Parts: sequence; structure tokens; C-alpha cells
Amino acid sequence: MGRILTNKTSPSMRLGLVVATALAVEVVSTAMEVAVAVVNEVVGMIVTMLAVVGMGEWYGGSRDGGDERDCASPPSSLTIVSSASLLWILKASSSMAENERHLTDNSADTADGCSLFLELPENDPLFDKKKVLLEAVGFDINKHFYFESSSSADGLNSVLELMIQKARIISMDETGTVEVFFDGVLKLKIEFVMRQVDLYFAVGDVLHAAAYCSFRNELEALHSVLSLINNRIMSCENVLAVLQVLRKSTLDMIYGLGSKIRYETTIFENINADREKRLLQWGQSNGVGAKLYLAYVQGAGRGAIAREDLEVGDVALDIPVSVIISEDVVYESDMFTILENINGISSDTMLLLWSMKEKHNGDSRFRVYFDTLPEAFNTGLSFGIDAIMALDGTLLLEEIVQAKEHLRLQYDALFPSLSSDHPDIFPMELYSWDQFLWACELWYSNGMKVMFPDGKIRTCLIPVAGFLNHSVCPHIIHYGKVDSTTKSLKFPLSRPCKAGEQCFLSYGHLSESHLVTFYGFLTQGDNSIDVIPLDIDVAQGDSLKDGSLVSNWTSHMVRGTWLSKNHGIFHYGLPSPLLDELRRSRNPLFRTVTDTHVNLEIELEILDDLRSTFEDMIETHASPNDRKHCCWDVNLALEFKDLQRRIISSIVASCYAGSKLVEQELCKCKN
Ligand SMILES: C[S@@+](CC[C@H](N)C(=O)[O-])C[C@H]1O[C@@H](n2cnc3c(N)ncnc32)[C@H](O)[C@@H]1O
Repeated sequence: MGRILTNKTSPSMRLGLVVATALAVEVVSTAMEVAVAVVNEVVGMIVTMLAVVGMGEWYGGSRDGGDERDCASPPSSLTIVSSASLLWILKASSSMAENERHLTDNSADTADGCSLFLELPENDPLFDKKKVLLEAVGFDINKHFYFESSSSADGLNSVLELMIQKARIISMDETGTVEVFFDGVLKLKIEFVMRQVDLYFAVGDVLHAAAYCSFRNELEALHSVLSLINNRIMSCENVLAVLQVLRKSTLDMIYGLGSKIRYETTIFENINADREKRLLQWGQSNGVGAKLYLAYVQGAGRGAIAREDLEVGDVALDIPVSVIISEDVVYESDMFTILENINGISSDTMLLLWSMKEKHNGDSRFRVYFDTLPEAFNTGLSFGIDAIMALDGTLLLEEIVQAKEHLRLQYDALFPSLSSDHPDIFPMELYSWDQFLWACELWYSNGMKVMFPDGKIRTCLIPVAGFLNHSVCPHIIHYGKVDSTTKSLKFPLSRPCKAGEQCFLSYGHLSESHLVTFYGFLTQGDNSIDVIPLDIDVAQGDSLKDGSLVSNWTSHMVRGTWLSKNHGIFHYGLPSPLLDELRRSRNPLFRTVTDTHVNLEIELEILDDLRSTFEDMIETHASPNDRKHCCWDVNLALEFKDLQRRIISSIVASCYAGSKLVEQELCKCKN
């Protein structure tokens, strides 16, 4: 998987849904064509990727299928229910009606009541879209939730459920987590485009917008509610009992969420883990607190295993700043006086060069740590030509080739000149291209962004914590800020982890293509961020800017339709912003607002075009079944292709099912 770029001059693979004319798909380039093209254009493309960001207005307004059809509209067309009607439907539902008063109560605490306010921060980069979505679902972003000491158990549960619904929308996408990545350029562009995935897939589906969206989002939402309750327990003694009930209910939900997910970890007891044990001992003698031990686990190298049952809030690891490798080590080294004179060199790059040499330094104070690092990282950056060729037809091929070219340019800008000018400090034998690539893989797959008490965010290597593997259902999601009192970095649990279970971290909101390229693995379980971005050419002037409830996404995408909650008519399991864009391209009057009509024949056309587009892609994603003799990289490439094929097949199936629904509707309207 990868992204479809809007760089019109690039011969790289594009799925061009050329709106306003007809759907068109450009033929996938061969691996070598892409490679050659990328060599020539990589810099321009990276700049372009940074610009591929959509922050326009959101609109979500079409109704769930099944009821209130308007067959009195012009032939073959249906009236879309307005968002105001949707609000009515929501309010009519019993739980909403019962609790509505809580939404309109004011914020002041009273003698027997306490208010709780879930804030949508104004500096949230997705503030506007989230506000519109919250309002469409029935929330006023300024209103407080209110609890009275006399509230019934049912009443409390209903308000708690509403709080969680609001928290889910506020927590959508990347808010609240510190990212894990190294040296901006390549990764930042991906994070930025991906930030809006949760919202993109929620907006059109207002009836389900505040429902469970992904494991990570659910955990974030429950924790924001829990921390709000914890804060109020201190100050709302008048309703202490009520708050304690709410706290327990929220914790029960967190425990319930975790108990549904159990990825079995097979621990290889017979593999010698002496180096890892030495690192842990070294850490402990330098103040590291660890409730985890290190072991070899199936499919992921080393992992961190809980020594004892760990509860929500327990600190699994506590790492003193003194053992963290950050830019300070470069300032203390003899290479700094040379590096500081290189125009534009970043501290991340300096650190990377430092690590290339320190790896071979027998006297390094981080010797025990370097001894545990693998000889090869096996990420997408190390894919051989066979694996690259196996990726033909996928955008991951383009992503990997671009990433590697970007790194090659960086290397060529520094070497061999640094080695020729300063052979004593940068000996050529330690600074080959292969060693540079190894260090890039080290930093990409193990580097973490950490915020220090001075407010500065630095990329760091963190001994011991570097053994935590990633999961889409992680135990640890909030970390990355040094505790200024203890001068240490804590890794607290957001969900419990039983003794002997592998403890997982969230590396961030990362797609499978990103994980393959920079980390060298695919996740277990559904990754809600795993999307196929689409390049849609909207004719000049077609973009709507006429109000807040308007679909004005500048980038579009699809993902596995099994993740969708709404497969009814007008939704089909497909994202509404995309469908609206395609509807508008065929019917300029289409606005997805109160008085807009949906033409059923146009619906059929859109579904047919999407189906044939993706059906063509199924062929390019075919891969061999017999993989016994394939190398690690070819196997990983093929597994990735299988995943893509599953997503694409689900879209095709949803288009077929959707067409059937529309045909049935057409029949009803004609009769
Ligand atoms: C920070 S390290 C984690 C420790 C690593 N397993 C080791 O043995 O050094 C990140 C690397 O661990 C591996 N990894 C992390 N999470 C994984 C997962 N869920 N499945 C497979 N491999 C994983 C990948 O190789 C990734 O590049």
C-alpha cells in the first residue's frame, strides 16, 4: 500500500478517479519505471507529498438506508435526509432523550451536583471538523455533563455513555500521543496525511459517528473520561460516591476492552538472551525501574514480557534521563566541532553519524546497549530487488524506492567528503553506504521522540524501552514526556497486562505500508489506518466552499469495507466524502444538504465505476501461493500484497452489494 500522489508530472502509480469527466485508472508502472522516475524526481515529490494535506470543511448528512424514502422526487432520485433530521432521529432514541437535559445543564457545581467538562481543545488541528461532527451528533462543545448525588444507576450509565461518545470524537486521530519517528521529512508527510483517517471515515456516517471506531481510539476516549473523573474526585466531595461509581464503570470498560483482545506470544525459552539480560542489569544498576523482562518472541525478535500482573496506571518502565541517548552525546563528542559547521545539518543527522561510530567503540558508556542491536534490521529499506519486483502494482514499491533515494541523497551530500577531510574522525570503513543505511534503520525503527523538561522534543534511543514491540491494541499509549520531578521517562499502562503476557507499545497511528518500510513488519489485527489513498482530480471550481456542512476534503481514500458500520443504501460500506465527491462530479446540483437529491442511476454509475476500477487492481495484486523458498523480504512483500488484495476485494464486494440495493430501490420507485 502507499499513497496516490497528486504530482501530475510523476509517472509513478496513480489511481486517478478523474472526477467531472469519468473514472479513469492509469496503468500501474513497472517497478523499474518507477525506480528510474523516482531517482529523477524524488526531491520534488517529497515537497509535493508535504503539500498533500486536506483540512477543508467537513460535511456528513446522508441518512441510513431503509426508512423515509421519498419516491415522490423526480424519477430515480431520492431526497437525502438533512443533518437536522438526523439530529431528530438521535434525540428520539430513548437514551438520548433521557439524558438530553444533562447536555443542556450549565457548568456550575451545586450543593448536590457536579459538572464534568470534556474539552475539544481549540489548538486541535482538526478542531473545525470535530466540532461539526460533534454538533451533528447532538453535542454542544461548550456544554458540561452534570451529575447529581441522587442520580439513578441507569441515569449515571446513560450520561457516562454520552461522555464516552463525545470523547471518542475528540480523541479521533492523533490527539494526545507523542509520535515516534526520526528525522522528519519522510515520516512527517505520512503522519500528516493520515491524521484525519478516523474523521474521514466517520463523517458521512453520523448515526455511527460516535460509536466504537478503533481499539486505540476507544482506549484514548475511555482514558480521557477516566482522567476527568479522577480530577473531579479531588474537588467534588459532595458527589464523591457518584464519581466513584463512574470511575469504576469506566475502569470496567477499560478492562473489558483489553480482555477481548489477546494476542498469544510464543516465548522462545531456548534462545540465549544473555546480552538482553546484561542490558537489563546495566539498566537497573543505572536506575531503570522495570516490571518487564526481555525475551525472544515468535515473529518479532525480542519483546518485553510482564513479570507480574500489571494494572491500569502501573508504570511498566521508568527510564532515567541519564541512560537515554539524545543529541547531548554528540555535543560531548569530538565530531561536534566538525558537524556544527555543516550548513543545515540537523541534530538528528548528527546523532545518526555519532551512532555509526559509537557502535564500534569498545569503551562506549552505552556498550551494553549497542551489543544488543541486531546486525540487520530487515526493514523495507533493506528490500532486495526480488522483493521490490514482488511489490509491482502496489504503492509501497514507490514509497520504499523514494525513501531509499532520499537517504542516498543525504548520504552522498556527506560522504565521501567528510571522510576525506577528516579521516581520523569519520574513517571511511565506518561510514560506508551500508553502514549508513543500518543506522537509518536503527533510528527509524528504534528512535523515539521525547519531550524534555526544557520543552524541547528530541529524537532518542531508549535502552530497555527499545524492546517494546508495537500493536494496534497496545498496553502503553501515553509516554514520551520526561517527568521533571523524577527526571525519568515513564511508560504507564493504559490497559492491564497479565504476568507472562507480552506488553505492547503504540508506535503511533501508522499504516501497514509505513510499518513495512520503516519497521519491517505487518501488524496482527485490523489496522483502521490502513487506507489506500486516491488521487482525485476535481475540475477547477468544483470544490464547494459554501458552508460548514459541506464535504470539502482535498484528499480521498478507501479502506477495508469490513471496518464500516454502514453498508446500507447511499453508504455501501464506502466512505461518504468519496461518494459525495463522485456524486457532485456527475450532478453539479448535488450538495448533500437539506434539499439535495440523489439520483439512483448516478448511484449505479458511481458504484459500477468504482467496482471496475478496483476489480482491475485485484489482478495486479495477485501473488504466488508457494512461498516456502522465498527470502524474508519477498515473503514480507507478498504478505503486504495479500493484505492490499483483501482491502480491494472488499471494496469490489461492497460495490456489488450496493448496486443490488440501489436496483431494488429503483424498482420500488418505478412501481
Ligand atoms: C523498537 S524495536 C522492538 C524490539 C525488537 N523486537 C528487537 O528485537 O529489537 C522495533 C522492531 O521490532 C519489531 N517489531 C515491533 N513490533 C512488532 C510486531 N508487532 N510484529 C513483528 N515485529 C515487530 C520490528 O522489527 C521493528 O523494527
